[in-house]
Amino acid sequence: MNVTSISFPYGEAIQWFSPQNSHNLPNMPLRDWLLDENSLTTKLRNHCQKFDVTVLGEHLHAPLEGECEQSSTSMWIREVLLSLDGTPWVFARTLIPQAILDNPLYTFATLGTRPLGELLFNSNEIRPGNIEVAQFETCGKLASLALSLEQPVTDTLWGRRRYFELADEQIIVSEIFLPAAMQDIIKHA
Ligand SMILES: C=C(O[C@@H]1C=C(C(=O)O)C=C[C@H]1O)C(=O)O
Repeated sequence: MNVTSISFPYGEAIQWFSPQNSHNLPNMPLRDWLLDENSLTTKLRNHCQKFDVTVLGEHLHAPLEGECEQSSTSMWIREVLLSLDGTPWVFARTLIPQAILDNPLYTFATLGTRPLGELLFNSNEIRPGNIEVAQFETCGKLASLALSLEQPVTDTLWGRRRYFELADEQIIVSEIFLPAAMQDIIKHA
């Protein structure tokens, strides 16, 4: 996989909505992938022989406009690709407040290629919040990233976003299903 971290961060501003208020959710099984309350890592692992995390970049960075309430302060931005049997399926972008990063009880800053979900879903202190979804067109950095993965974006993409509460801080995790994932999920509908 020929991916460069020169363009990090790849994330784009996305308009998320609550699935409860939406009548235009996709059909199953894509809807199940979007709304599964459990760890996406676990679901992906169960869908392949070999699961990999490729870190595109991790750095203190200002969030995107409107991405979170503290958009003026830097947060730890982690962007990864989650691959199934060598094929990138998910682009994930996570925002971690500095206060959590500095907490010696957690190793978010040194995760490397360990999936974030192994931390988020294995701590009684971390509470997963509600899931939001988005269907969007991209012609920006995300589209360029997909093209560099030999997955040209020819249709809208679907993604989900979730807040994870820790003490009085929030970790924001967004996951975008890349074209290869969409094709496979829809093929097996
Ligand atoms: C939040 C989870 O962790 C996954 C792994 C991520 C990572 O390693 O950066 C980011 C988002 C998720 O797809 C999960 O497994 O649900």
